[in-house]
Amino acid sequence: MPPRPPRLALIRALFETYRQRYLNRDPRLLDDFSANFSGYTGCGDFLVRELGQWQTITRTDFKQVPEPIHWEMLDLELQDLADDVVAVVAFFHIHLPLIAGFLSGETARLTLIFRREGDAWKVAHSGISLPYPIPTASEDEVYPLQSLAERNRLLEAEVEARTAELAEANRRLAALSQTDGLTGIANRRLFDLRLDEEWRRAKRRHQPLTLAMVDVDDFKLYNDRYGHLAGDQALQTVAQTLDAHARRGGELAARYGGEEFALLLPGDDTRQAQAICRDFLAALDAERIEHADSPLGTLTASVGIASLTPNGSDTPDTLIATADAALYRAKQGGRHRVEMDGLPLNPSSS
Ligand SMILES: Nc1nc2c(ncn2[C@@H]2O[C@H](COP(=O)(O)OP(=O)(O)OP(=O)(O)O)[C@@H](O)[C@H]2O)c(=O)[nH]1
Repeated sequence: MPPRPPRLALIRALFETYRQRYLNRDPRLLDDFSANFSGYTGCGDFLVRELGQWQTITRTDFKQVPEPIHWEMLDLELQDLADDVVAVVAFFHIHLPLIAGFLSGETARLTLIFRREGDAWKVAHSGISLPYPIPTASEDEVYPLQSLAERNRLLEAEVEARTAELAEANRRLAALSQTDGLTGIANRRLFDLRLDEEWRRAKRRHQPLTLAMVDVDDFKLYNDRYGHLAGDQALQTVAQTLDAHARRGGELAARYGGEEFALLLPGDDTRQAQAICRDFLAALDAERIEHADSPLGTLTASVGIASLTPNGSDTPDTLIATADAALYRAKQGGRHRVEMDGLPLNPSSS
């Protein structure tokens, strides 16, 4: 049947009036409805056959969403079904003010069937299909806002839980990336970071920063005699013993590399640092790790201490080099001792 433009233009105008009333929550929405009406709502799974019931549904609709609704028209089609029947089908995005975020991306569909009754065109049927992910509206609803809000709450809780899990995983990863795999104490990476931090803090406060470099004695001989695995275990004991001597805030025991360790002692006075290191050597002696190829018959270590108050030209490397020089002297002096800035401090003489 060829289109009859004037009639279709009229229906189009009637549809537009209906649309505006629906969007603006205008109670005149049902003015042009037929007394012999049928329809179904987007979330109801039943056909309404009475205009009175449809009026109740419309009141619930307006009460549930009193604010204007936004409608983004995608397509509009008129179908001339008979002389006195025209169907209008509209595809659109619907944005409810309360839950715009849920529905913005989906396409809704409204079908209105206009029928001529006497001189007037009336809406004889209305069917709307709404793109809700959960189409279960409770009895007092037209739009399933309660279940959508509940779904949103669950999603938010889920996101929150996932975020917390992720933060915990990141924290564990960060801890792992700063831990030495063999000994479980701080690794070189963390040591470098903390040395840098403490160096800058000491510089700001014009305070000394003390560093002890610790090296296991005759460790090659130990490995050669007892094997690499036993060597690993010995390094673990040395590390734990040293770690137990980093007791105060800011102090850090770290594996510097191989059989060399570092003990960072921020703000320590040198007397205190020497006492801590002597204590460490005594504690390692007490472990009595057999080392038949060492003079004492047990595994020992040597320590070099340096203490610097940072000034303009020094860097953390200066502190490390100074401690290393003291450690070298401890080795040269016979091992199993603490040296500091050229002052030997034998544990046996303290
Ligand atoms: N088992 C084990 N051995 C290691 C590890 N890292 C380094 N070593 C060993 O440590 C030994 C260090 O030897 P040297 O640098 O010659 O020093 P040393 O024998 O301890 O002699 P001094 O330092 O002069 O007392 C080497 O044999 C390395 O293989 C490790 O993770 N596990």
